Amino acid sequence: MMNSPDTAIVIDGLRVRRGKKVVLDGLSLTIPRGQVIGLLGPSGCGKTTLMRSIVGVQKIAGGTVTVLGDVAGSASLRHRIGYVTQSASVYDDLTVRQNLSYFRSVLGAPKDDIDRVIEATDLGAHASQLVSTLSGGERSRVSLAAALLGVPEVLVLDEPTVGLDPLLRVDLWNLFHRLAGVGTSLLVSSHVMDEATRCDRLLLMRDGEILADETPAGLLAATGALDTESAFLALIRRHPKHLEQGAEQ
Ligand SMILES: Nc1ncnc2c1ncn2[C@@H]1O[C@H](COP(=O)(O)OP(=O)(O)OP(=O)(O)O)[C@@H](O)[C@H]1O
Repeated sequence: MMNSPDTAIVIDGLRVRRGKKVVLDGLSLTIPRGQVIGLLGPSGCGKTTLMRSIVGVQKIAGGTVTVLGDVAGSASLRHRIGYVTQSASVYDDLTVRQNLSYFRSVLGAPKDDIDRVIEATDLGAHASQLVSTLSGGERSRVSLAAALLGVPEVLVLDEPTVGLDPLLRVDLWNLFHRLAGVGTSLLVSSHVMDEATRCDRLLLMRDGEILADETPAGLLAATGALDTESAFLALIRRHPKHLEQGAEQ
């Protein structure tokens, strides 16, 4: 529960209800600084809900979420945390540079930040292109570029590699590690298990629960599995929650 300088995010007993469903029911975890943390789990397990809670845009029913020592959603965190949602959140009728220029002025980030984030996301050749004419992968890189403005200390990225070709995916993972190398803490969700090996640590989630919080190598060692997908299945077999629930009902 302690907030040490090595800790980016501390979650304690987080409970979230969405509609009638309790999506998270007492979830606790700690996310270290300066690492790429993968959040993996099947569709609907609660990854986006957890990310929304960290960013401070999710109404929570209980527990605490502390980011960089402050309560999630605090005004003081606005410039310290970047969030990229699953759907690109940039303006179609503006060029790449115009979009970034708009978000830069909203954030009050330095002017030369625009060139830095264009370069980091390899969008130089598209800077003057209207977003409406970009490919899906280019468009999601514009969202990522916008999230990098102002050099946030924490980056929360919801499935940033969906729909990207393998080369681009490798580029993005390299970028994530470069950012972590200069101290940024990244939480990256994916339901593609083979991306797990690219993370420094993994959070494996199922039905709103964290089944494992491990390094990729530690996870394989703990389960005796040869790949992350098999490790995940082995963990599910050890946590037969659906059977217990069925028995209660
Ligand atoms: N407004 C809502 N009302 C009712 N249920 C909801 C609502 N929003 C989300 N849920 C449910 O909450 C659960 C968790 O959703 P969440 O979006 O966090 O999952 P996810 O792990 O991010 O899934 P995906 O990988 O498909 O994006 C899902 O079962 C979803 O159907």
